[in-house]
Amino acid sequence: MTAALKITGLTFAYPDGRQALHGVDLTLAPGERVALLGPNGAGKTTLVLHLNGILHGGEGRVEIGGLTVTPGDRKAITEIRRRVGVVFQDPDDQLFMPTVAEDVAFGPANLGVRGDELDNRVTEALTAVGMLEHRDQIPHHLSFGQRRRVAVATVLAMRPEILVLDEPSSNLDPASRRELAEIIESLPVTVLMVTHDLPYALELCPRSVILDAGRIVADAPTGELLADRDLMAAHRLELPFGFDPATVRRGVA
Ligand SMILES: Nc1ncnc2c1ncn2[C@@H]1O[C@H](COP(=O)(O)OP(=O)(O)OP(=O)(O)O)[C@@H](O)[C@H]1O
Repeated sequence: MTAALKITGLTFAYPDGRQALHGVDLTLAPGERVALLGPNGAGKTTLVLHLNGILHGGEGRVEIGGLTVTPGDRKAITEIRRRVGVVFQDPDDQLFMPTVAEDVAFGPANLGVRGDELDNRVTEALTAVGMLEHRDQIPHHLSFGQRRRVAVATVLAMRPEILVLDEPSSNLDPASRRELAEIIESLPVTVLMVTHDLPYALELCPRSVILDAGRIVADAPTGELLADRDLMAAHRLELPFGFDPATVRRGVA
């Protein structure tokens, strides 16, 4: 089976010489949900920005569904950006049109989707995130949690194969956090979730990877990783006070 994502030997230094990734290997099977954990400055964002070719120029290779991310090849990059949907931490980075529906239509319209097909995509994506009734509203009049859902919809409308979520639970109240978890679980896509919210990783991602100082230092079932206190402490990962991964059932965290 072709991997949804295959990263091989990815090494990258910023122009100022800071080495952010050192030979990262990571493979995700189609439909897997994997959490990318790690302390501040570990290289998580740097890794994510390689998945759709925003950052490049180092060594190694990134393949999405068997297609290599080749920054110089416009056609390949357009297809890669259709396949990889990145939801950034701040929804306001992704919402800039006068209405919710126009924001969601923006990406597919750019790919040449028109008419009924475009309307269907907008309806489908807004329904998936429970925001259809807000389609004619001004995005900036929505709450933060609603804006995050719309940001997810803008990416879903592209019908991505991989959804990359950067800190999806940040700034959400408990109900919005749970509702977003239900939405993510219901999506038939491969998910890579960057998060510092370890209970959320446990709830949503059967597998987690720890990145530290640009290297993958652990890759295992999330429950096992979170229960390994020495490993967690070594990589500055702290569970909330009183949280015991061994006693938490999925969906109850
Ligand atoms: N534009 C840049 N120029 C130079 N160095 C950078 C740049 N962006 C990030 N870095 C450095 O690269 C390393 C990895 O940073 P990155 O943002 O990928 O980490 P992160 O794991 O996403 O951290 P956080 O959890 O704080 O978001 C850090 O040492 C950071 O200082």
